[in-house]
Amino acid sequence: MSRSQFLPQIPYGTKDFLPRDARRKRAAENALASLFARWGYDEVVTPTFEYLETLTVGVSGDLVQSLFKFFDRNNAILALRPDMTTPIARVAATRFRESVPPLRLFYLTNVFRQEQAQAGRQCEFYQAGVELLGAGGPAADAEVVALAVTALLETGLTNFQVGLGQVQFLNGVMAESGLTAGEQQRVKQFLVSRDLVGLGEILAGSSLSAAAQKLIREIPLLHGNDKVVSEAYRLVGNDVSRAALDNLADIRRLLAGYGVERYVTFDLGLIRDLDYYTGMVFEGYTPGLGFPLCGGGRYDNMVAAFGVDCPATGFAMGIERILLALERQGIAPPEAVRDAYVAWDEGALAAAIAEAGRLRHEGRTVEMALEASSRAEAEAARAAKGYSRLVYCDNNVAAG
Ligand SMILES: N[C@@H](Cc1c[nH]c[nH+]1)C(=O)O
Repeated sequence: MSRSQFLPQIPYGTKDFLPRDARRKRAAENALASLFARWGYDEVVTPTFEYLETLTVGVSGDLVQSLFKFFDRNNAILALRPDMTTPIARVAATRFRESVPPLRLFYLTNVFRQEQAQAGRQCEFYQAGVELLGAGGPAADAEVVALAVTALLETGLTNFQVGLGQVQFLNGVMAESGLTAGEQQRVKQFLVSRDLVGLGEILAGSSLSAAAQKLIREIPLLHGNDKVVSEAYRLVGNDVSRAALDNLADIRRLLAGYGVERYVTFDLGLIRDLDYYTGMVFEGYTPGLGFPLCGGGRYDNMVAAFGVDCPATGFAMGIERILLALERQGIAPPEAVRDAYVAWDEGALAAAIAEAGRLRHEGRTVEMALEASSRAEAEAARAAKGYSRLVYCDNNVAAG
């Protein structure tokens, strides 16, 4: 095939970050890394791929279906990490056995899921997130939710809401409902996709009493401020659901101390599409984006699946989704800094190199011409490239 006929493509669900996007991504990531560090979190970097059996510990359902899998030369099955929660649980269980809890870790990295791709939702995508391991109480959950809100603000977004739920609320309702395991699973799927018609149909076809059906149909509507918790308390009689509501009320009280409670609303129908959560769960939304900006929650059984009992909570945000939301909301990306264009007359290249070095040493952003030019040509090049200043070196003077 001749070169002109070859039109290279990139795989489905991947994208190139050209300089403008890469700059915006870098700016967001730098801001988040510095924020996480200010909250006492240390960065970890884990392998891009791991053994399949490691990545499936404590995880089932859709996440496992979406793995990219391949073999090494010994025929061991490997997979690209679909998120960082499992790799960090592995690290915590194997490398930090002796350290004093809690452990606060953060990451900024790419993860991979084979899914239907669309804007803001590629098969390779970037996450910024934290995991807080070794603390089981509401203080840890409140810290993680507050950090998620602060992180969204740090990126420049202001128009967003975080929905806060608790998986044990629904578990309690399900346990006392009398639905079969299969029916419970389908109810959960309809709640994940917020398909109220499908939910109504499965309930109508079940053997549940009218009162029990009504309760489950109302769960997606339990959405709003503090009143929602008292309303839900009246609706459910079982201890598991009530303990979940108490836990949410505790977290919400602590969030007020962080000053972020106005960004947070209760959403008792919130179920994440990852099934390792065991307690509070949350997702952040912004108008005009049909999928969450960030999400997380408590997952107390994952590290135990690696052999060390250790409660844990955390969240991750989708970097591309943040960038898309910023773009759609007209929030200006950082401009590229272009301080000086250094050009030179025949015979003055050495002087130009020295001058560029001096300016760079001062912290200026400098581009060097690679061929000699006249001052007029250099000025035209400076303007075209968007540099604020021309430094023109000739054989007599080294400035301009
Ligand atoms: N790994 C989850 C987010 C999370 C981090 N910790 C707990 N949950 C995700 O990809 O959505």
